[in-house]
Formats: sequence, C-alpha cells, structure tokens
Amino acid sequence: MESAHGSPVLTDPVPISKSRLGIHSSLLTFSQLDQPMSPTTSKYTRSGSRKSTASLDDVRFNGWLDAMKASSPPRKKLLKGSCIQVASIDNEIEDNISWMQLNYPSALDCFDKIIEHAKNKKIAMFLDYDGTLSPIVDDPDCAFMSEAMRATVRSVAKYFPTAIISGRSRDKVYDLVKLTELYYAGSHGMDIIGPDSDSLSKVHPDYVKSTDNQGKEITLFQPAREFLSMIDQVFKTLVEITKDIKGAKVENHKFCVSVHYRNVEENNWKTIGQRVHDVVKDCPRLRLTHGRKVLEIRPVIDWNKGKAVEFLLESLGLTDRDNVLSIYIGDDKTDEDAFKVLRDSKRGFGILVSSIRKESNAFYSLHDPKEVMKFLQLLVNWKRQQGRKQLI
Ligand SMILES: O=P(O)(O)OC[C@H]1O[C@H](O[C@H]2O[C@H](CO)[C@@H](O)[C@H](O)[C@H]2O)[C@H](O)[C@@H](O)[C@@H]1O
Repeated sequence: MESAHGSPVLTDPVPISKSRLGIHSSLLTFSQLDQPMSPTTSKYTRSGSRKSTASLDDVRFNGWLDAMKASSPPRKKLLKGSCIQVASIDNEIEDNISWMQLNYPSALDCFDKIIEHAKNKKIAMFLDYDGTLSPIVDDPDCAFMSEAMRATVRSVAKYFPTAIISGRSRDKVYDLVKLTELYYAGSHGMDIIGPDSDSLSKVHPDYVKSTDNQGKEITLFQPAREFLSMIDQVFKTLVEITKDIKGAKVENHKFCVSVHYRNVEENNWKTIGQRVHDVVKDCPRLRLTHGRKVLEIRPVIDWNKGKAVEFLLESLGLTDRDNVLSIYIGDDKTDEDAFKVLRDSKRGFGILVSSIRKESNAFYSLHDPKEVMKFLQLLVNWKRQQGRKQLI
C-alpha cells in the first residue's frame, strides 16, 4: 500500500505560472488571472454592488457557471400541458440509465460477481453519507437517513469493519448516523476518528490520542489542524458576504466550509459563485472544489477521501490486498479520489450512486440510496449464510 506518511501539507501546490494570485491548480477554470486582486469583502454586503468584469473573465466564469448548473441531477418537473417535454425528459433519463449500465453495471445485478471476488477475504466497507445513505434534500440540516438504512448500516458494521467518510464535519455526520460501531472521517477525510495504531502514531505527527464526550479513549487524525482558525475566519467572511443572497447557506465543517446554492434563485448563482471565488482567490492556502449544488472551501493539503481510505485501512491492519476487499460507495466528485485509490491499488472497487450519466473511477453503480440499502442488505445476508454454512 502506498502510505501517506509525513506531513500532508503541500508546500508548493501551484504551478509557478499560475501562482501569482495564489490560486491552486484545481481552481484554474475558476481563476481570473487577468483580473486585479479582489476588493475587500465589505463591498459584497449589498446585492448587485459588484460590476461584472472583462469579457474574457466572463467566458471563464460562464464555464464555471455551467459546472454549477450541472452539479446535481435536475428534478423531473411535471409541467401542465407539456407532454412532449415530459416524454423527452423520460427518454433522456432512460438514455442515462442505459449508458450507466453499460459503463458501470449495477452492483445489484453483479452481486454474485462481487462476492466471488470477496471469497475468503475480509470486506472493508466505506460509505459516503449525503446522496448515499440519505437522499439529497433541499435543506442540508434535514438530510436524515431512514431507520431502515440505519439498521442496515448497523448490520453491515457487525460483519465488516465499516467507516463513514463525509464532507460534513465529523460531529455533524455522527449526529446524523448515530452509530457507535463505525469509524468516522469528517471534513472530506481531514478529521478521522479511528482505532489505535502504533505504526501510524510513529509516522503521523497529526495522530493523537484523545477522549470522546463519554470519556472513551480514541485516536484522532487531523492533518489540517493548523488551518482551524483560517477556516473559521473564512466561514465568518462567507456568512457575511452571502447574507443578502436569499437561499444561500454556509456550513462550517471545522476543516472545510460549504456554501450551498441549491436554494438560491438561478439568476443569483453567478453572484454567489463570484463572491466565494473572490474570497478564495485571496487565500493561497485554500482551494475551492465543487459538490452537488455546493461550493467547498478546503485547505491546500495533499489529503482527500482516498487518503482517508488508505489511512483507515492501514490503521485497521487491512492492507493485505490478498486477504481484504475494500468497497467504497459514494455519489459525489469527492468520492472519486477514493474510487481511484481502490482502482489503482487493485484493492477493491468503488460503487457510484447516480441516476444520471457520470464519468467515474468506480466499477459499479447504484441508482439511489434505496438501491444502496438493498446492496448492503444482500451483503449482510450473504455473510450470514456464509456463517451458517461454516456451522454445518
Ligand atoms: O461527503 P458527503 O457526505 O456526501 O457530503 C457532501 C456534502 O453533503 C451535503 O450537501 C449535499 O447534501 C445536501 C442534503 O441532501 C444538499 O442540500 C446539498 O445540495 C448537497 O450538496 C452537506 O451539506 C455538505 O456540507 C457536504 O459537503
């Protein structure tokens, strides 16, 4: 296994030619290299106070705006008297489904094949939260998982080491999942609570022993610890500069910040995107990424959900690919890092949760959280049967 030893803080993350405004390479489509440095945040407190910039910037910005628009599947709207439109949406959905089935076959249909790979191996299960265990909803505070899903995940954890890896803060995702038998990685893997590991504690300076609210001994890995106050400051700034945009919501996830635009009128997306972009532009140690109708601000460190999977496998002593099969289920761009790690290291595979056509590093797909639950139940039933067979 390729270990992520040493400090994950990137010292020189930006190609020289692109770095003069301190913009990380992941921001290139967002960057406005020919633009003067951004003004102070106070000028954003009134709506529409900022004039649009030069046309070249508009072109770049429009590309980015397209990405904002495309960042979550459109809802199927039934418009009165528009049967043709509904039929064409239906066709598009069917096309998407067949394309997905061809490129990323259903993990339900391929279940037998999957367990064939798992034969005589221990399965390690990694689960994303939003869009995987809970359906995508308008209000991030109401993204609850069903009791049935909770019971299913509890059963999964009974048979397989199981971790949740989420973009949310670790506390928030724990509050939603409420299962003590799992491992949790919040802030896109930048805040991991896991088992004790002597080998890891020697090589990772950010690996510390601590106690939880109940006084239980735990070990924490927080590679972006030094960014805590910066993230908090940026969170406050983002709250301030978006407060006049109806529907905007900013979440503090401790080591990263989310700016939601799902409930913002589409004609204000450009404004919100531009403001967030301008804030990040002034912080060379932060970068902007994109989720489902959400902009995410994170530290520029060489750490992501993929690294978190590697870290957890190592701390769980599950690095032997001949004896361990890892499965990661997720729906978002940030899950791609984990899919890729498993694909490249041939240690397992990703399952993409998507009802629309998406390029992915996953091997299989599931349509939605309901199918995720079915898949997890099949896995649990299979494991139970295995146990019974061994008893006979
Ligand atoms: O890594 P995840 O567990 O998938 O978290 C990613 C983001 O999920 C949440 O936002 C998404 O779900 C919301 C609730 O369904 C939805 O309203 C929003 O549009 C989605 O982007 C969470 O609120 C974000 O902070 C996470 O980064």
